[in-house]
This record gives sequence, structure tokens and C-alpha cells, in this order.
Amino acid sequence: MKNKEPVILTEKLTKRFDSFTAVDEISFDVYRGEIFGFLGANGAGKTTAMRMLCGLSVPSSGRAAVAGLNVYKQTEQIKRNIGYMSQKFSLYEDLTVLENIRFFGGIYGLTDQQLKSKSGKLLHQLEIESEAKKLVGNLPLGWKQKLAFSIAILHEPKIVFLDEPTGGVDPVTRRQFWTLIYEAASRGITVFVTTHYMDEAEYCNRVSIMVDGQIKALGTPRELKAQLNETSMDGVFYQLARVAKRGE
Ligand SMILES: Nc1ncnc2c1ncn2[C@@H]1O[C@H](COP(=O)(O)OP(=O)(O)OP(=O)(O)O)[C@@H](O)[C@H]1O
Repeated sequence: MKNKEPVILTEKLTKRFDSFTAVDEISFDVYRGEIFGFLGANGAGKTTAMRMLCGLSVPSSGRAAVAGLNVYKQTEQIKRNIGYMSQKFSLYEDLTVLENIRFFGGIYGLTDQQLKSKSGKLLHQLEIESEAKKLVGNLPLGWKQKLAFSIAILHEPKIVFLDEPTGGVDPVTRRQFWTLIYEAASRGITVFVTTHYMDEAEYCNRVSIMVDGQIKALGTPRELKAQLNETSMDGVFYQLARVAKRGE
């Protein structure tokens, strides 16, 4: 991490659906270039929180700023300053690799010239030049996810939000995916990532763990393991999340 310049600030951020409090007064800061792991069991409230930070859902109460922008009032500006990808929504399967790059690059406001140079670099970095004209639907899942991530940061956003980006992907490809994450973070892009894989939690600079809408722990993996007297993030997570009332 380069310095301690906060790019996400939240204070008692809350989301209620009628009488149900999905996200319950969460407060934390995330810094520039940081890889921040946002963990929690199923139903803990991670996606709901992330949607508020992306300007897709209006909070019920509390405060939050993303890239210096207010999540209540400046949602359109927020969308221009972030990248987003999830396991569920990524690329158009019926477009080729190159068409997807051009389509999303166009949405992110890149010029034709920028698109040309960036798509060449991207294909080279992922070593998929030979696949450029193939339909994305025909690529292995791991390749799709690496491509989706690279496209989500094509416009060099301040922050990229990743919602379970490696779900269902094999361990080797997950490691390669994390190499891309480290490269993006080293360029100053902040990475906000949810995952259910505890080996990935170990790769994060800091991790928060949500249980039933509240943040129960926040720190570096080393700090959390020391605090809870565990040797692995798996143990930390289990100790905190086993008391959860929500989930499957
Ligand atoms: N639009 C909605 N209306 C009512 N309840 C909702 C709505 N969206 C989410 N919830 C509830 O809020 C809680 C938190 O859901 P959320 O999807 O944020 O959890 P999550 O931590 O992302 O879980 P997962 O890991 O399973 O994706 C759940 O109990 C869910 O049923």
C-alpha cells in the first residue's frame, strides 16, 4: 500500500428493508491502492453494502463517500470512478473477446485510439491474442473472469469492486487472477473484494468480517489471527461466523 489516502469512508452505514436491517451501522475506511477483503457468511449483507458503495442502492441511514463522492447525491459520478465485476455478471457471451473490450471500453468513455492501444496490451498481458476473435461464451470460466477483471479496470478507475470474482474457478487460475489484482493495486487502484475462499483472504492487505449485518472484526490477516488466537483465516472466519443467525 502506497499511503493512507482514504478512498472509501463509511460511518454507521445502514440499509433496512422494511423492518429487516440487512446492513447495520458499518463503519470503516479503505485506502488508495489497498486490497480490502470484505468477508461474511451467506446473507451477512456484503452485496447490499457493496451496492450502496457503488451508487446502486440508497442507504437508509449513515454516511459514506466513495472516491470523495457522496453515495446519496453523487451516484452517477461514483459510477464513472469505479469498476465492477461479479461472478454472476461479467461479459457478453455472444460477443467476441475484442467486441467485449470495445463495448465496455466505449461505455467507460475511452476513445477509439485509447481502445486500440489498451486492447492490444490487455490481450498481450493475458496471453490471449489468439483468442481475440473467439466468442467469450466458448472460453474457459477462468479466462472469462480474468478478462472480465481486466475490462473492469480498462478505464483505470480509482476503485474496483469485485463480488466473488473467482467463484467456481480452479486454484491455479485463482492464483493467476490474484496476480492481476496485485498489479492493479500496485498502480494505485483500490480493490474491494468479497470472497468465500479463505486462502484469498490471506492475500488481502486488510479484511473485514461481517456477521448478520455488522462488522465483527477488521484488520490485517496477521492481526486477526493474533487477536483470535488462530493459525489460519479459516479458523478466524469460523470462530466469528459460526454464531450467525442468517445464511443457508
Ligand atoms: N431487496 C431486498 N429485500 C429484502 N431483503 C433483502 C433484499 N436484498 C437483500 N436482502 C436480505 O438482506 C440480507 C443480506 O443479503 P446480501 O445479499 O447482502 O448478503 P451477502 O452477504 O451478499 O450474501 P451472499 O454471500 O449469499 O451473497 C439477506 O438476508 C437477504 O435476504
